[in-house]
Amino acid sequence: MTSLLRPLVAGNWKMNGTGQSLEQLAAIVAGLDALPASIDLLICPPATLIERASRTAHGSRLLIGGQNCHEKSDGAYTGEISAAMLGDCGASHVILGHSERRTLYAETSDLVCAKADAALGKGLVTIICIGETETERRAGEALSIVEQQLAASVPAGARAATVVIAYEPVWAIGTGLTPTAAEVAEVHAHIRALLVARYGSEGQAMRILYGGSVKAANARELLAIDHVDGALIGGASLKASDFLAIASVYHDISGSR
Ligand SMILES: O=C(CO)COP(=O)(O)O
Repeated sequence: MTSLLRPLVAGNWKMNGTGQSLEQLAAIVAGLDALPASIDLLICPPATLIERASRTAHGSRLLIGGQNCHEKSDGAYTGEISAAMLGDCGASHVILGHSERRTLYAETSDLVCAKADAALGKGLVTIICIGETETERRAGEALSIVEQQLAASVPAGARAATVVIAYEPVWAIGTGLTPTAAEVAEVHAHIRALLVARYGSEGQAMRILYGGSVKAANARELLAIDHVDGALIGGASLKASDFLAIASVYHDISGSR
């Protein structure tokens, strides 16, 4: 069954941005009225900008999120940020288990799941990232890797309103490479089937984003694929005009899927 869920177009600024970048955020806010009302929009700036970004977005429909949180609620964890702290700064969402964190900071799926529990406990919508490496895809293991990560990273009892899955093939992140439409369709259909098997109607309604080298030039093709319920955008989310151009493809594809 084709999913017709409310799309989420999300930007992950990663470790990019200082106060000056709020000009781009303000330009995104200024461009929201020209976008379809039927989509959700989110920017996840670095933690240092969340509070100012929330103020810039205040009164608009642009949502603000974090890029990570700690699994514990508080304590002696120098340099870390709790879910409650993100919420306190105005974040409504948090990205968890991004492949950069899994690879560079050795985050396991079990840890991602603990972070998701912490975030959900503080009322944050969690975007849980999964995806195979190039070696795994070449070995024909993309579906099984995604299946393992999904099973271990997403908490039992996950609900569609508060959990979003992001499929980000590691080899497509920041490389300009993307899977073919058929490859994206295959993985997203697989994720949907797994979510429905585990969560029933909640799994049917849970959004599955695609991430990895999404640009204005390829957004229409990628976002029109069945069970692609939005995008998680890295580099192209740093410039307001690029981010808005990607989101604007929903003028053409909503209702046609
Ligand atoms: O990692 C990503 C979003 O989380 C994708 O990054 P790029 O869009 O820069 O490939």
